[in-house]
Amino acid sequence: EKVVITKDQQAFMNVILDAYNRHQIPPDVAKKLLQEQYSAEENFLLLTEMATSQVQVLVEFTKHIPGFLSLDHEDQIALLKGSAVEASFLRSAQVFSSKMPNGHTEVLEERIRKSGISEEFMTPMFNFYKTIGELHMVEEEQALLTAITIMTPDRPYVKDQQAVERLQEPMLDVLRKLCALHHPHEPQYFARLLGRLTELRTLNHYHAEMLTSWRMNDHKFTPLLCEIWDVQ
Ligand SMILES: CC(C)c1onc(-c2c(Cl)cccc2Cl)c1COc1ccc2cc(-c3cccc(C(=O)O)c3)sc2c1
Repeated sequence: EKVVITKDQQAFMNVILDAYNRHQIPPDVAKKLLQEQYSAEENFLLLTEMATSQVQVLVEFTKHIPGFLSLDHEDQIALLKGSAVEASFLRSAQVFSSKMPNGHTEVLEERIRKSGISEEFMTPMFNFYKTIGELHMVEEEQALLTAITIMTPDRPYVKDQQAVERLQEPMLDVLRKLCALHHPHEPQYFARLLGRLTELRTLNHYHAEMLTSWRMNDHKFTPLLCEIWDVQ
């Protein structure tokens, strides 16, 4: 049957897309990835700067998701802390697909591969990047998928899960329609997108291990990352 996006859904979608496009890592910060030094130390410091900038972008984007600011304040924090790593994987994944001028893709991969992350985490991480790239998401889908990831009701310490569900549902409805409209010959496309959200949760686990091994090698994080990732 014909998929129709209502005018209200179109307006709702534009609020999220506009917020997503307005809150990006500043180009002068992203450009630092291209500077010469490639030592493990230099790579770790650069990636730390990117992750910190990413968290600032995430907080600003999240504040513009319809209904977020009307949630209980402690639940707002729980949602941000619960989704920060997943949102960073989604954002950095977009760098690996068409999003960034090519210079960034190889350089980012090189820096991640040589930043003290053990091989066992590289495989799932770059497999995720590959599968995201193969989806060729349009920017509306990227923005909605990030907002849906943030508005995940069953994060640790969320008290009013139903209030979060009520905000996530309309975004899932619009995303399902967008997938049908943008990928008419792939009826399973929406299901594949949601499958990436499941994959993201497993990456949280690997990321916690990455943090532990970095800390064992006396690597330091920024105060913002320590706060949002609950480290030291
Ligand atoms: C502390 C640091 C060492 C760290 O610990 N774990 C991770 C991590 C790693 Cl490895 C992989 C996935 C997730 C995390 Cl969280 C990181 C680095 O995290 C980041 C986070 C966001 C971004 C956005 C980028 C990016 C580049 C160009 C352009 C753009 C753009 O949006 O324009 C974004 S790079 C980047 C690196």
